[in-house]
Amino acid sequence: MPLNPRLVKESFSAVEPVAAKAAGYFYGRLFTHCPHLRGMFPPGMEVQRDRLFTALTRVVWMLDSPEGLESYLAQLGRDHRKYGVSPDHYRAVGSALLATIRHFAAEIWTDEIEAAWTEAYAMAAQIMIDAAAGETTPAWWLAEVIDHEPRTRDISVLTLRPSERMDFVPGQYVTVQTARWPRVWRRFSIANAPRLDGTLRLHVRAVPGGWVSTALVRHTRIGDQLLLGPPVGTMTPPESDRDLLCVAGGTGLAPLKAVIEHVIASGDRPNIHLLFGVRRASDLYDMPDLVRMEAAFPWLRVVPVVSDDPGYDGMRGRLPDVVERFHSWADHEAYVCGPPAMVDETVRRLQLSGVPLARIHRDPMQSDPTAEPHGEERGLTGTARDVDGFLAGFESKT
Ligand SMILES: NC(=O)C1=CN([C@@H]2O[C@H](COP(=O)(O)OP(=O)(O)OC[C@H]3O[C@@H](n4cnc5c(N)ncnc54)[C@H](O)[C@@H]3O)[C@@H](O)[C@H]2O)C=CC1
Repeated sequence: MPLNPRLVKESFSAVEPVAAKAAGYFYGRLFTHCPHLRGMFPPGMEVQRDRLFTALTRVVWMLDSPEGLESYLAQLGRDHRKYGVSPDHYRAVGSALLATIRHFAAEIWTDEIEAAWTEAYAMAAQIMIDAAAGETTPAWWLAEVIDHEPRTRDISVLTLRPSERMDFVPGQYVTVQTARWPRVWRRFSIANAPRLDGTLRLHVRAVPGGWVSTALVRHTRIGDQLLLGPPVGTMTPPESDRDLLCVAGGTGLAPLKAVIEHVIASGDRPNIHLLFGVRRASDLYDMPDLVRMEAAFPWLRVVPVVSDDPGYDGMRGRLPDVVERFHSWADHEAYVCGPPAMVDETVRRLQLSGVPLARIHRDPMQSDPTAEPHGEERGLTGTARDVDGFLAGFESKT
């Protein structure tokens, strides 16, 4: 039977306004019918529930554009290998999903809608299963912490040695799981270009309430093992030889440093401006290394920018304002990474000042809530709801 995106979208619009309830219903149903699957999910389900619905919404609205949908689902399928997902699990999820949509769209439900959802889910699941089966790289890597440098009270730079070779492109990120928080994955960018010894560096800020970031900064020691998911991300080095503007907010510096290292190693000689913005001078956690890079590569200019420290004796201001008043960047290739609001505003200002969007590189995954959170953003983590209470709530309603 052919796909019927219209029926899927129409019925889904009855569920969207009650997305949070529907996600709770879905997981309640899944775990009641298949309790063994609970162990594959993190203890707190808040972030997970948001991600489920955002992913579902994205898939539903992409049903009309098969190419984009296919690459999105294939990436999702490859990434899900690290959770230990098997084809059987897709059946359980499909039946919980159908039950959920049927429950919340009951007033308009018909046999045709049921058939349209069944068809659409089967197609999506098959793309994910095939992509996972066709992938030859490991589903995850074990990595030993070989260095752990506290740089500020909250920020540490970790150096990891994966047990097997991990190929990546500068600017990509990995997901990280610590022994302290099984099944909780968070994204961190790789802060270096590929090295001969295969080691990776991560820049981690311990965010209040951030499980993984706090574990990495405060409770991880040299010799500890971490799990890493496959490297992903599309904010990769430029293909042109234009001059570069890199705008880094806080630990958003990590992937930009990898891109800059790559450009330097390539032997090209573009002028590179790196504006490294932090709130307080004491947050300038990577200056010695950046100054060393600047000294070794005369085409690189590093400009620390401090936003909330009136006593700071250098460039002060908010990054988007400083970017705008500094220079004309119209001929540059621009890279922007950091807190999402800072990235959005900087990208908007750059566009207004004449840099075409095609030459502005940001990581689209950073604003994609279907992916694991990037680092752990201020205000994003919160406390996770206890899953037993959540399941009890579900059972009392059914
Ligand atoms: N650790 C990593 O590997 C990566 C982290 N990130 C993201 O980078 C961010 C880094 O956060 P922090 O180090 O805590 O940075 P922060 O909150 O200390 O801010 C860094 C800079 O961004 C500016 N800024 C913050 N909010 C702004 C806003 N709304 N408008 C304009 N400017 C703003 C600040 O003034 C400062 O100059 C997080 O959102 C994280 O998810 C992104 C990629 C990689």
